[in-house]
Amino acid sequence: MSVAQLTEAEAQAALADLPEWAPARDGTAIERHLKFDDFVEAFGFMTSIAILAEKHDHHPEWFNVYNRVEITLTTHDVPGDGNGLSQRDVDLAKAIDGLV
Ligand SMILES: C[C@H](O)[C@H](O)[C@H]1CNC2=NC(N)=NC(=O)C2=N1
Repeated sequence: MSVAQLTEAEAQAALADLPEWAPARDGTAIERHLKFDDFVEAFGFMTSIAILAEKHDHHPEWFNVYNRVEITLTTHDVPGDGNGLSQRDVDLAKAIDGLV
């Protein structure tokens, strides 16, 4: 099912409320980079996100090396061919922030 893409103004307002997140991919995504003490901490965090993602029915793109986790949130269910930023990304970002 298709999900509304945020307008540029909505995206800016949402980002102002998410200081740990930066716009990415021409405004169609947001990303946050985190560093942990070690791999176990990083992977534990990713496991918690996996549970959140299932609850939200919204899933991150991410990159992990040892203690580093880079998360990209974007929505592929927006109208049209590409990806875009939606309220689902904002909600998942806030939920992820709540874990740290
Ligand atoms: C069918 C299911 O609801 C959708 O495919 C969900 C699943 N997880 C998702 N995750 C992300 N990042 N974007 C989506 O559009 C999306 N859609």
